Amino acid sequence: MQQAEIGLIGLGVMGSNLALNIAEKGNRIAVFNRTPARTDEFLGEAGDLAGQIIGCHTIEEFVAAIRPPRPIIIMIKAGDAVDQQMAALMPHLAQNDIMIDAGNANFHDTVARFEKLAGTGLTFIGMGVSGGEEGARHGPSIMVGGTEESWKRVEPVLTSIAAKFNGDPCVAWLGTDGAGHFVKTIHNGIEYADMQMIAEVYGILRDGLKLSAQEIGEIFGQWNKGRLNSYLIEITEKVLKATDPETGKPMVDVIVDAAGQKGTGKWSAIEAQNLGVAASGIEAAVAGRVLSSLREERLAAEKLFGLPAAVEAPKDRAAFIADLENALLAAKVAAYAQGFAVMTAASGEFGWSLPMPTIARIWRAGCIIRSQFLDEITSAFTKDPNVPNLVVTPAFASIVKDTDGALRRVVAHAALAGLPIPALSSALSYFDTYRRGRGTANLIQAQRDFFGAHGFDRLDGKDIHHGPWAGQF
Ligand SMILES: NC(=O)C1=CN([C@@H]2O[C@H](COP(=O)(O)OP(=O)(O)OC[C@H]3O[C@@H](n4cnc5c(N)ncnc54)[C@H](OP(=O)(O)O)[C@@H]3O)[C@@H](O)[C@H]2O)C=CC1
Ligand SMILES: O=C(CO)[C@H](O)[C@H](O)COP(=O)(O)O
Repeated sequence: MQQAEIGLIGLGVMGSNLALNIAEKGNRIAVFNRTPARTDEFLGEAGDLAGQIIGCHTIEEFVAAIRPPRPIIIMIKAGDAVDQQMAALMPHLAQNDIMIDAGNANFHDTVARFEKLAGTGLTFIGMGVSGGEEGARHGPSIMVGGTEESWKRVEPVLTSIAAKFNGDPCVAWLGTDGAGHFVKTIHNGIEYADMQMIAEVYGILRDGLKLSAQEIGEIFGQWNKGRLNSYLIEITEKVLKATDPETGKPMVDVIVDAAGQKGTGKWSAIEAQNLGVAASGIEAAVAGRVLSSLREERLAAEKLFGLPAAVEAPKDRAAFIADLENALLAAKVAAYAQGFAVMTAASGEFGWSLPMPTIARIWRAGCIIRSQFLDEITSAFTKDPNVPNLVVTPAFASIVKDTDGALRRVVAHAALAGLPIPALSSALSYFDTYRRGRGTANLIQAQRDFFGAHGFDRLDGKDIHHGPWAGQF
């Protein structure tokens, strides 16, 4: 039997679609899944592509089915499962075979896997894949970390399966060891912020303006034709307009308001904190999901406190809806600026030289946060790859100036109405803090010096670093 050019382990949602995508692009592929029945089921679903796919029930059979040196994609549950799968695979591999972990790994695990494989003759790639089920099947965005030499070996197949933006493939080598998984993590952190901000605007429209899911869906549909044009806004319209076949009610109205999370948002916030970067939008989104999961506590708290008294609805509803659109755009600028700032800091810290214009470029299609906006970010970073913060680039400074008033009005209205907007309000505070030359941390420095003799610098530069509080505590 003719051997495969590539192998893939894990025929879940992502792996099965990625395997079909790889086969469709003319690559012969061997597949293996921990539960063998799934392999048979998958082959049964593969239709015309089944002829390109070798289904294997044992690891030995799987490895033998691939032509050496073997590129093997591992697309399974992240964490210990990947180490177990690699350990099961390794005794059967030969020099120069490449194991490619394509799941949502924590980049620290990826770095550890590289270290573990050093000197074994085996090669490892940590690769972030975004696009969900549909992206995996028809073209994801792919973020690769590893040696440049290993990237060159897999570049043709990855380029063939990646999404294309105006013909430009959304795949790139981003740096050594954990670079690809780090960038995927921050992609997801931004995704969390984007989704949280969309949900907050939905909340204002539902609980503030008392609009139906269908009506809100119409609004998102309109926004998708404008500057907010993006996959997440597009699916928000579709989700809001869907009906529950069980009850005939809007689908969203029967879904429990407790968001799941698998870790990448939290890791983004942790890494931002570790790197000393303010990523308040991502943090607010993670905290929002945590609070959402406390449903019983929230229901009890609503009984205890009640909801804030209703405030007068905005007099000009159309103008307020236009403000919501601009507020979402302004808050999006803050979240993306924060995500890119985290990557800039990580690039220095971990010695990766992460290419910001390339990252923005490969997020323009295929991935969950794909949007028109990312094309604008690509241009901004291409003009100035070393800019410290996206918000000060001419294009984004102009968006902030245009939309800042709308964000302020929306935050003020929601605050008075008691509508929760942790991410939108964090974006406003981020701008207000970032652009105020004289902040208030002078007081914090004085307090720190008062209670702990931590010292401060003076505006006049004098070499005096403590205040006159001796004996006052
Ligand atoms: N779903 C999505 O939108 C995206 C997911 N990802 C990431 O891709 C990876 C796969 O996700 P997804 O396809 O959604 O997950 P699924 O739950 O659909 O599939 C999980 C796969 O992992 C296998 N698996 C689980 N535990 C083990 C183990 N201990 N040893 C070997 N195989 C194991 C399962 O095999 P079995 O059939 O035997 O249970 C199955 O093939 C994850 O890291 C996920 O975070 C990345 C981007 C998008
Ligand atoms: O990587 C993804 C999208 O880009 C996955 O869908 C991931 O599972 C999303 O994260 P979470 O499950 O925590 O919402």
